[in-house]
Amino acid sequence: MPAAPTPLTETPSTVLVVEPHTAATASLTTPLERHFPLRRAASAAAAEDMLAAGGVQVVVAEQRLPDRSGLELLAAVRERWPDLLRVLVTPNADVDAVAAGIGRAGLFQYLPRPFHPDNLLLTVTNACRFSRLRREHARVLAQRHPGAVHTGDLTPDPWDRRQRNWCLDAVVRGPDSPLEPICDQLARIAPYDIPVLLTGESGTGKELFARALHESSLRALQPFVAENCGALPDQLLESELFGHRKGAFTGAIADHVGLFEQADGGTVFLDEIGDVSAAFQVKLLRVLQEGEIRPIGSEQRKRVDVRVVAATNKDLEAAMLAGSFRHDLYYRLAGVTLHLPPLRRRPGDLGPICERLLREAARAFGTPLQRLSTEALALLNRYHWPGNVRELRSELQRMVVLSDGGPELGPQLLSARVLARASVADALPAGDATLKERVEALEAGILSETLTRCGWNKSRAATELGLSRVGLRNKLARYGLDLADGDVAKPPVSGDS
Ligand SMILES: Nc1ncnc2c1ncn2[C@@H]1O[C@H](COP(=O)(O)OP(=O)(O)OP(=O)(O)O)[C@@H](O)[C@H]1O
Repeated sequence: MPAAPTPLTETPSTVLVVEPHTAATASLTTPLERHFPLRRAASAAAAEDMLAAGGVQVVVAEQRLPDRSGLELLAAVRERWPDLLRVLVTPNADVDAVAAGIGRAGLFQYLPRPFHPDNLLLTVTNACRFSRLRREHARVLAQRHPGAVHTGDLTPDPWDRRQRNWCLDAVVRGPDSPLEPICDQLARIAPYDIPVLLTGESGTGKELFARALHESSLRALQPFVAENCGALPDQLLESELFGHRKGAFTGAIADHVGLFEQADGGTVFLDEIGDVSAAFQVKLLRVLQEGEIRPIGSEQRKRVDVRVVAATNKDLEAAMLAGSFRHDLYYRLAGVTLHLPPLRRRPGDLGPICERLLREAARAFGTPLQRLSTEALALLNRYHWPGNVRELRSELQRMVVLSDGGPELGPQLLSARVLARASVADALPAGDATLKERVEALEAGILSETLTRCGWNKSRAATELGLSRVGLRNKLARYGLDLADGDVAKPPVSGDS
């Protein structure tokens, strides 16, 4: 039997106990009345009247009530007052019947009789704690994003699909996107201080997800700091993360506060974690195990309270097997692992992401908002996006700055790299394509590839291909690859915001 919990000492939650006057079994109020402000109702109707008056945070109901079942009452409570936490007490004989309706009532917990009084106290104490945590979470989010309507809920309730976490709006995705279940999972784990490992190719949005996780958590008002661990030699990385004292090494001309200390109370995002040396893995493991840092050159340890989110585009499990990544560190970092699929595996996301990126580009360049033509979008869809969304942003920025400012961005603005690959993709065995279609696709691929190699100099390309200039131009027009005469593909606009 669990030890009786320490009841909350902060502003206590008010608990409504709903049980018939004639309850033959031990009253639910006895274990609770010394610890919580209680209200009592003897029927479902009386309970609803009392809840309408407000001031209650937790409802504990008996299943057998004179006018309705406890489960029906709690389902109705969920509809009218979704924020209240609901606990149902059932006679053991009713458990099977009740189980089917638990989802509808969105219960925090149900307790079959007989139970130990401490179990009831523990359940209600946890419900009150949860209620307070949820109010605190809503307050933090409202402070962080004034004006936004937050309908998120921390209740781990797999039946409730109506809740939406708007911190994830930054993650653009199409309907039925493979990112959707990942967003669901992220919203669920955000309030708990479990370490998260994000995996996926470069540019798939690992840092974006790490920020959304931070924003959705109770740490949202505290700092989020990010470090690219693969970019620095060990000593510099150690100093960046844990700090150093003046004189600790050549060049340490002043004390430096490390990112773990700067992020105290918040989140540290360790990018490219798969690239850190074996020696640094040991140092990081110690910090994570002990929850303390020791700046280089200091004798003193400092306790820090951070949530660690790590990311990698490497296969860490393979690295563990190969002995290049420590098992114990991996398990410290990968409390929950979220894998972000590459953009080429999410064709439904491409259109919505392009729209968002074009809006961003119009804002950044002060140009009118433009959209992609159907053909341009189709060609973008055929490209394999090794650099994922980062590369897509660069491609679209390039199209915007090369365009004449008209409302539509056509395929002639696509970079040679995208066009070449998109056409070659057509040439790949396509299941039910006819021989003629596949030969044409191959021809388009060869044209693109030659033009790319010749820097889109059509005279040179025509000579190389043994075609006249007119013949080449006709073929390009046929495949939608025609740029204006003499046009030479410019290098892509690089960079990322
Ligand atoms: N689903 C998305 N919706 C909107 N923007 C996105 C999405 N995915 C990625 N991005 C944008 O693409 C860029 C690259 O994303 P991010 O830096 O998060 O990727 P990453 O996986 O951390 O990359 P790396 O491994 O190279 O560090 C960012 O500007 C990010 O905002």
